[in-house]
Amino acid sequence: MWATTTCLRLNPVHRSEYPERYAAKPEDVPKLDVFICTADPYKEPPMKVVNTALSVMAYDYPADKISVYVSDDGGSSMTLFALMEAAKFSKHWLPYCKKNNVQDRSPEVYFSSYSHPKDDKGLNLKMMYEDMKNRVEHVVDSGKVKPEFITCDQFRGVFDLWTNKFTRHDHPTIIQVLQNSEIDMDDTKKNVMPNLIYLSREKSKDSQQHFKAGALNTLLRVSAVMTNSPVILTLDCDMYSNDPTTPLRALYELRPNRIADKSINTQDILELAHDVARSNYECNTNWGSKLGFRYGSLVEDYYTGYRLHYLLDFVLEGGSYRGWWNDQRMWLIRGFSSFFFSFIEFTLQTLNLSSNGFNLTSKINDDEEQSKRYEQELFEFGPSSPMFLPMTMVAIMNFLALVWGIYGFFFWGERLILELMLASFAAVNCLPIYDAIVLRKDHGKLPKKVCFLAGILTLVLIVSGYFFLK
Ligand SMILES: O=c1ccn([C@@H]2O[C@H](COP(=O)(O)OP(=O)(O)O[C@H]3O[C@H](CO)[C@@H](O)[C@H](O)[C@H]3O)[C@@H](O)[C@H]2O)c(=O)[nH]1
Ligand SMILES: [Mn+2]
Repeated sequence: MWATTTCLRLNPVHRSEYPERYAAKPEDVPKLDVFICTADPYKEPPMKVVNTALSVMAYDYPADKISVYVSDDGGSSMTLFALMEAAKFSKHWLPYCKKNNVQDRSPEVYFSSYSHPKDDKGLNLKMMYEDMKNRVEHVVDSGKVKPEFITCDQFRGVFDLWTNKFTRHDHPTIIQVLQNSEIDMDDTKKNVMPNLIYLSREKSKDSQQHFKAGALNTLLRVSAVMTNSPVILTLDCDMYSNDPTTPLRALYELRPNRIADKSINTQDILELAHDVARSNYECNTNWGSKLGFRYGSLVEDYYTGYRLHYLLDFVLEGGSYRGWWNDQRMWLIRGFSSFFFSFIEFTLQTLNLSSNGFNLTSKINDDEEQSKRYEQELFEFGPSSPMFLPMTMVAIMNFLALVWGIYGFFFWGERLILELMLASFAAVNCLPIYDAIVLRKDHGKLPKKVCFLAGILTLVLIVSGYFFLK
């Protein structure tokens, strides 16, 4: 992994941005399709999806050029309901953001920060947001969308698609245009609104669904039929955008061709969109192998997550010394947790001893203490998981090696300078882990069970090493 990333770092790329070019000629701005994936209304609360969607709908970008597609693999009427509410709220939220040049365009983040304006307009909007949040959370708590909750009559019919036979693993495609830039205006009646489209691809027990990669490929096809924008941005449901200028700034790099507009909500287009969202559409095709997002890996978009690791690189690129150090720590932690386990998983899969499974992570964080720890930049370990075991063992082993090395240095005068330096470097890297084992009392510390097990296993390793290497 280190070797494959090194060549990229030896050849750093510098980019310039010219957002003002497009500001002068908005008609040259290409269309942008944003894909947001969600898969479970309980682990990924619909309000999170709503905030992600609103944050990108409110980009500093010509609204008629943005189309936001939400893919719901949870096939949940509650998520559709939440997005319906989001469409209504956006008509007030977007003009407000643009008028006041709001930085955080996720309303949840904006309204929970201390700095948001407390004037009538701001307070009014906050109340409107809280109202929507209550309605959505009520619907999620009650487990279904009762007719009295639906305020948009035009969309009432779509909820009938959730029949008794409907399950998240077996249901027809649902595509609903919730906002249409051709006809929908904001509350000031001056500005058009971006497209907002809900999609839940067909699921059936007979076809494989390929998790997020499958969802993204369906989104690629459906969006190609409807808006076919030359630029695509994909987001997970919990990745709200915190900078409204991102797409305009990224554009210079992409320099795409413009593509002709067409209507998205016509019968022909919708029929075609349903066809490409069929669960067996990909049978005997190259989708997933040569076309679209590739299947068979749980981290299909891993390569977008490269990080800098060299101190020199980091400092030259304007990073801080502390940032570099934290990165070293993450490197160690990932090496002995996620990379370690994915290596085992990959080996087992290659030998055909296991097939890939996917465990959706929970995005619920209404724990205030946890948010505080996040602010303080403390590592969050939390609930007991075998994932932490190798990492904790390595930390303990290192500590023992350092103690033993210092002991040897003073009492036997052994020349262990190089080894000692290495062990000290590793021990300093492990400081947050020692902290999480011994000192911390909060809920984010390393669970006792993991520490205890790691202690025992390290001891076993040392004792067996003693016998084998003697
Ligand atoms: O059947 C599925 C399963 C997941 N998702 C979505 O995929 C995203 C990622 O799922 P999550 O549980 O949050 O996975 P993470 O462990 O956070 O993400 C890792 O795995 C993802 C899936 O490969 C990659 O996209 C990420 O970059 C990588 O960090 C979420 O938006 C899900 O809603 C679907 O759309 N359909
Ligand atoms: Mn995630």
